[in-house]
Amino acid sequence: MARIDLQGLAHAYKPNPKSEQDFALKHLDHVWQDGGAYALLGPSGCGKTTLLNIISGLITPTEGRILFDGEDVTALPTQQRNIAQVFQFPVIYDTMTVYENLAFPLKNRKLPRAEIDARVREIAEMLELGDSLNRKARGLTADAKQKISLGRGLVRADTAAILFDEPLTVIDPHLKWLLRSQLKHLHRRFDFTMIYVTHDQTEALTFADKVVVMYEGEVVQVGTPEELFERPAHTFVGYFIGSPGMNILPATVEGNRARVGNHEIALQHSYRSLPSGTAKLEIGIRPEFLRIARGGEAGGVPAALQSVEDIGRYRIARARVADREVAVMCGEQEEVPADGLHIVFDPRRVNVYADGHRVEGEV
Ligand SMILES: Nc1ncnc2c1ncn2[C@@H]1O[C@H](COP(=O)(O)OP(=O)(O)OP(=O)(O)O)[C@@H](O)[C@H]1O
Repeated sequence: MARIDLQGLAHAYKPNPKSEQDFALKHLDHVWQDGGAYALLGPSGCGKTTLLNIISGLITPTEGRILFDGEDVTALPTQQRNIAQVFQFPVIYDTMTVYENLAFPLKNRKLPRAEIDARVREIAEMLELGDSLNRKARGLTADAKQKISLGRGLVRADTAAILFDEPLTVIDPHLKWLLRSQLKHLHRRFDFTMIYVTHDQTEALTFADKVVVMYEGEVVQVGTPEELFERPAHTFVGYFIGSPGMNILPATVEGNRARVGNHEIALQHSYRSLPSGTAKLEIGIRPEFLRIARGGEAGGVPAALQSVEDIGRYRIARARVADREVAVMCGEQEEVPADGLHIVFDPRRVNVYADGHRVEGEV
């Protein structure tokens, strides 16, 4: 498997791009570490497939270079990149048996028959396809077919990386979880470099060690699931990850205080120098880090209760603060007063965002 470097990469579908807005994939530098399990997460149209196709060689980028283990592959076609791909719909030969499907990439490379046999059986065992080796692929279920697609990538020893493009879309919900944990297990055992495209946060967070979040053609954060939750680098990450997503409120900031409408909210750090030319300033805090003030407790922000939803182990109170809806996570037994509600913001958990991007405070 390989380390993949993206250097100054950008892609525009329209000719002669002039401004950053003309790029479907905005300028990007990133390293996919050898053996890393990455998810590429973002909404429809944010540029995930464009980036994946650049890595696989289906698209030549408008700008920048791609290196596999230090070697420039930008001009190489897909066949010469040793990339395995698993798409939404399984790509297999229906008239061949499972064995023949798995052996195909190795036969093409003219490997000795005994080597092919050993490798096919090893991969089939790993994917729990050992009992179906002599069956025609045609009659198999969608998940078994998708396992064959994956197996065809794994069977080759020279695979640089495995790219998955929403591979579980056609799989039954109860089998999705099973396949996903099998993938994770395979990754731990063999250390493949895996890049997994999805718009589903659960899929991304359970599969990946590192999640690359894209929004409007831009990579807005690369981080572990914990980092994305704890410290969203962009308001989009805060909104997209978590359920409900992060509360985002328009604010002004002076020193270590934020002002939302007429209310003052304490911040952990001071923000004396915000990026120049900032058009939009916001604060963000996750519903998990807000709480309802107890009777008589000082320091809460007054809010108007809208609703309380029971979602099993906890409840979500929705309330208006300065004309904006805010979600607060509360315990099952916790009292949520309909009148005189005050919400307490944990200063350590309030993030400040300038034009969507998180600003680091001065310690
Ligand atoms: N062949 C093309 N020609 C012109 N524009 C394109 C082409 N392919 C994609 N785009 C545009 O580039 C942007 C990124 O598209 P892309 O398919 O990479 O996004 P995505 O995140 O993979 O979306 P989805 O999850 O829907 O597949 C979109 O605005 C899309 O309309």
